[in-house]
Amino acid sequence: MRIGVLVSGGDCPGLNAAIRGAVLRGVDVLGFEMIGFMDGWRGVIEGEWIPLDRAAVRGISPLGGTILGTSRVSPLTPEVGVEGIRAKLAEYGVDGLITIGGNGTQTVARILSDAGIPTIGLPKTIDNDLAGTDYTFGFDTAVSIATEAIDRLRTTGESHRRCMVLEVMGRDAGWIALHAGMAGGAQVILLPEYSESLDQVCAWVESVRDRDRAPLVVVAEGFKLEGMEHEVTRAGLDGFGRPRLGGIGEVLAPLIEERTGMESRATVLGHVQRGGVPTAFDRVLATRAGIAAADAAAAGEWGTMAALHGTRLEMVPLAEAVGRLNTVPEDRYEEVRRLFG
Ligand SMILES: Nc1ncnc2c1ncn2[C@@H]1O[C@H](COP(=O)(O)OP(=O)(O)O)[C@@H](O)[C@H]1O
Ligand SMILES: O=P(O)(O)OC[C@H]1O[C@](O)(COP(=O)(O)O)[C@@H](O)[C@@H]1O
Ligand SMILES: [Mg+2]
Repeated sequence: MRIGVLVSGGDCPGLNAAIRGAVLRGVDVLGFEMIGFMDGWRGVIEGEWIPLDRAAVRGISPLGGTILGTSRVSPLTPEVGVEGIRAKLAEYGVDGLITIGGNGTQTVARILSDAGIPTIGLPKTIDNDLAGTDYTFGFDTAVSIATEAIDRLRTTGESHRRCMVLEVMGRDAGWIALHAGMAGGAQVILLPEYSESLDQVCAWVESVRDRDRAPLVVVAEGFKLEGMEHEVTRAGLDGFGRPRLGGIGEVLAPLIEERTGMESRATVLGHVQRGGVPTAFDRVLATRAGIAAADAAAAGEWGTMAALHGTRLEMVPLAEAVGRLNTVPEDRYEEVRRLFG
């Protein structure tokens, strides 16, 4: 059986470990021939791939990024579409696809699978916004990096008695902000899922200041203050034509300073939280997800995605994974919100 692998959407730490897990299991144990398409769907459309065997994946688990590259190129365009992909895969002799990606990628995987193209999903994203699985690899590393940033901002913030605002990623789901904020003991954590008023944010900041501490505010890029119609965006669109989010930290800090009189500074963590060496947790999760995806291909379990349930890797229907977003539930927000200020 000839299996194609691709990565689509934003990169994240652990992608190489996942590719290695799928290839070692697929080629050495299950007897597949495997190829890796370059830069996601671009490689499928333009016929650019590399052979994937034991030598191709040697020593790559600790490496960030992806040896296959990634992109936000969509195959579902009028020029290509489902039939175009079907024809390309037939041309390359590919019997099945393993698509490594987040909610967007698995949405495409589901459409292809529903159209009869044998596809298996392998979930990744730092945002942890994919349903059907407890965690995606990449998330743990991003949280560790954001937590270290909070620890560092604290010492400089305390020295100057400033309010420090840290902006982290999270387009629709605030998991990185929630977990890093909790780990770092942030006094305010602002998520895309739950608006707050500027009055409330400033009241929390003032209560921290009144205790003689320097407030630390963590804000996810997708957060909106009450009354804001849209998220704060940067110039330009992403590869899929969506507005690029980012900048809420730089909006908030001056507003806090103006209202509270407390000197404030904003830091945007940005792509630092997607780069570099994956944590051991992410390497293990990614490797196991890769193995599970290869096993599912061998078993003909097309249309499913490798999911973490507790400590077990199980296959779930792609429909379950993309039917909704995994956002922060109200009880998880309330749990920390009671401690703000
Ligand atoms: N509903 C959709 N229809 C067509 N293509 C889509 C759709 N959703 C996502 N895609 C394609 O899949 C890519 C990956 O999705 P994206 O959200 O960018 O990353 P991720 O897979 O990490 O969530 C998008 O950039 C786009 O090209
Ligand atoms: O600047 P880029 O690479 O387009 O990506 C920014 C987006 O990608 C992410 O890091 C990850 O999102 P995906 O998992 O959907 O690719 C988001 O948190 C962020 O909004
Ligand atoms: Mg996404």
